[in-house]
Amino acid sequence: MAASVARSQLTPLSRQITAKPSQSDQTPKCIVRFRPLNIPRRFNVTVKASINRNDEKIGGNNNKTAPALHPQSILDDDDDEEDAASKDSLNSLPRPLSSAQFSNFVSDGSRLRVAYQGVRGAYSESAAEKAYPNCEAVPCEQFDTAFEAVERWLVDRAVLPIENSLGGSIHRNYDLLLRHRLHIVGEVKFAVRHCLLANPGVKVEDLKRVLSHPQALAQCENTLTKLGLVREAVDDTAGAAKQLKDTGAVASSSAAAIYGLNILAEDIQDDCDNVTRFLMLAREPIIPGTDRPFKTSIVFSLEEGPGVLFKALAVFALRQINLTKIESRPLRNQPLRSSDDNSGYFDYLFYVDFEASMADQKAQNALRHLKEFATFLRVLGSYPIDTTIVP
Ligand SMILES: O=C(O)C(=O)C[C@]1(C(=O)O)C=C[C@@H](O)C=C1
Repeated sequence: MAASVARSQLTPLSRQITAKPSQSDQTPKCIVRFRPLNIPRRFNVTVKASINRNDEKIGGNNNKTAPALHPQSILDDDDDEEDAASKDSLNSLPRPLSSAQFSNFVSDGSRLRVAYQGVRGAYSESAAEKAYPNCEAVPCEQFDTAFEAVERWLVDRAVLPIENSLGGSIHRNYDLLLRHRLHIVGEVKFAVRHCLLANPGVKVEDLKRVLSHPQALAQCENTLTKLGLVREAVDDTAGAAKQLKDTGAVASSSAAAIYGLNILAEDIQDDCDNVTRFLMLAREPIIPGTDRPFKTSIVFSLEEGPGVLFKALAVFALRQINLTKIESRPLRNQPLRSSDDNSGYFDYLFYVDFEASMADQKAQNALRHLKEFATFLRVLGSYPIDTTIVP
């Protein structure tokens, strides 16, 4: 059955579809074989500089889909021939998946495939590897692409940022959680340490503009203001590093190593406690437990009226359930609800995370209570709390 669903969703060039139990899921998985392979499986990448900080992690991790970087492949700055070779190697890095390429995507299915947004060296890639060690991290152009890739069985999971301790919520992903039918099966917290990167030979004083993901730019507001740099937003931090010319980029030290850039300044985020929380998303929910601390994420909407939100939140307070996050987003398909006096008001969705498992009776009671007056309620997932933060 799963095979026929996928068959109708995919338009392969040549296809052979079989349903077999996946290693990761107990549900059947489609193995689809296509003609062109646009995500190369092994690479030899050469880099020019600044590899020292990450040699071990990048060079030593042969589990990556993307290139293994070898310290001995560091090139001499002035060698043009080697420069060209370096560029060729960078061209062979996996290109992020776009929806248009879905029909060409191929994987041998031997490892758990985890979609993330961005290109190699993005923080999201590291978060995916923290969430699923030894996974095959699959770069995707946009957040939507990652959601779709899971829904279409092209990957097994997605790991996407949802909030950052300095920059706040990643609203796009809140909206996509509702639009798609994926389940939150876990979370990972990742300490984000930004560097200011530039091409070899470029000094801080030479820089006028700096590129990065809007969240990353927001997280480094103070430093960038002090340096008087004009900010330019791009899709992801590593993407900024990859396309650098005469600008600077705010990105990770891994991105510096991958794209042969110099690190001009380290730890430029406004606060050393800069943590991004990522959600682990899957097609199926996990069975909530009570063996360890769990968190549950829900989304609901309410009738208009005095004190309705207060009443909604009271269902948790009454049962001593701690809330860890509340976010409101406009209800997009009916943003304005007209009232009798024609004044009209905005309609909102409320996203709430609370510290309890859905296996816990008091969480079930709280939601039963909330349902009595919520106009809409969906449980997005009940999953173990990540109590570790890795740099
Ligand atoms: O651009 C990246 O490297 C990302 O992984 C994206 C992202 C985000 O969307 O918040 C993730 C972590 C950091 O907070 C900055 C950017």
